[in-house]
Amino acid sequence: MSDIVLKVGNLAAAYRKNTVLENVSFEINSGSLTGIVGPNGAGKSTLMKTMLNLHPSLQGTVSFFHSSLEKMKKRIGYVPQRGSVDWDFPTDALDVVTMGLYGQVGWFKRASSAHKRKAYEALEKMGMADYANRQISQLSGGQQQRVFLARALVQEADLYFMDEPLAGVDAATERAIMKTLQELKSIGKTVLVVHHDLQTVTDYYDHVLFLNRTVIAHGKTKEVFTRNNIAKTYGGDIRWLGEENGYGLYPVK
Ligand SMILES: Nc1ncnc2c1ncn2[C@@H]1O[C@H](COP(=O)(O)OP(=O)(O)OP(=O)(O)O)[C@@H](O)[C@H]1O
Repeated sequence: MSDIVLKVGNLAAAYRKNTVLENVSFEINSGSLTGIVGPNGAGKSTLMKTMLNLHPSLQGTVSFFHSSLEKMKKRIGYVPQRGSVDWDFPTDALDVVTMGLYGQVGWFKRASSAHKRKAYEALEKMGMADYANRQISQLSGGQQQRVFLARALVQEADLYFMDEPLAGVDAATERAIMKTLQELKSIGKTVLVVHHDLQTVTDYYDHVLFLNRTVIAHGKTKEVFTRNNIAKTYGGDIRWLGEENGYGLYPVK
């Protein structure tokens, strides 16, 4: 039986007086790969940040591995939205990945050559070895995303939070990223991903969490990825495209 690695209870969050999440409750089992979907402004990024205490909660509880974030921090990896990062920070790709090892290296200690090697291998895995010494500001968006993934990989966390890792990447990078996430899952890691493209949900994720201010539906993809739940989450019209188009469901913009 799989174990619960993340438990969220009645979580609420706001920006000033504007409540954007309320009564959010769900549990995530180990070894699952979950897509978090919902329309723009549904609170997906805020949910990730609030769970990780990067944004304050108004109320509610979040436990990691039946314990607290504080105690379990080293087992948790977070890949923020690319747009939320200061890419002008003067550092190269290898350093960014090496920073992912600071849980092991310890702040202020110099990374050993073994650590550098590990970081380099992660870059290699993401097809970015040739860019190891390139300033991060001089990488394309997709390349920056790959560097971030490499950083998450060296961290060897057990639970990963990834905020739109596929945003603005080309098809090859999307495949590389999804392959990496599948590999993480296959070795028992748990991964939560904010995802936008409804057409690929059934291919990519074994679980899906529909979010719009609160949890609309959550469970195994084959059980909850239904036309009804999509309509409830996205509102308005949805269009039936036929079985040949992925799951055949698509919200009309
Ligand atoms: N820093 C902020 N200050 C004020 N309001 C914010 C801030 N960040 C987000 N919001 C608001 O909170 C709500 C949820 O935003 P959030 O970014 O979590 O949504 P999302 O589901 O990740 O959206 P998207 O799919 O567009 O990335 C939105 O209404 C947004 O305008």
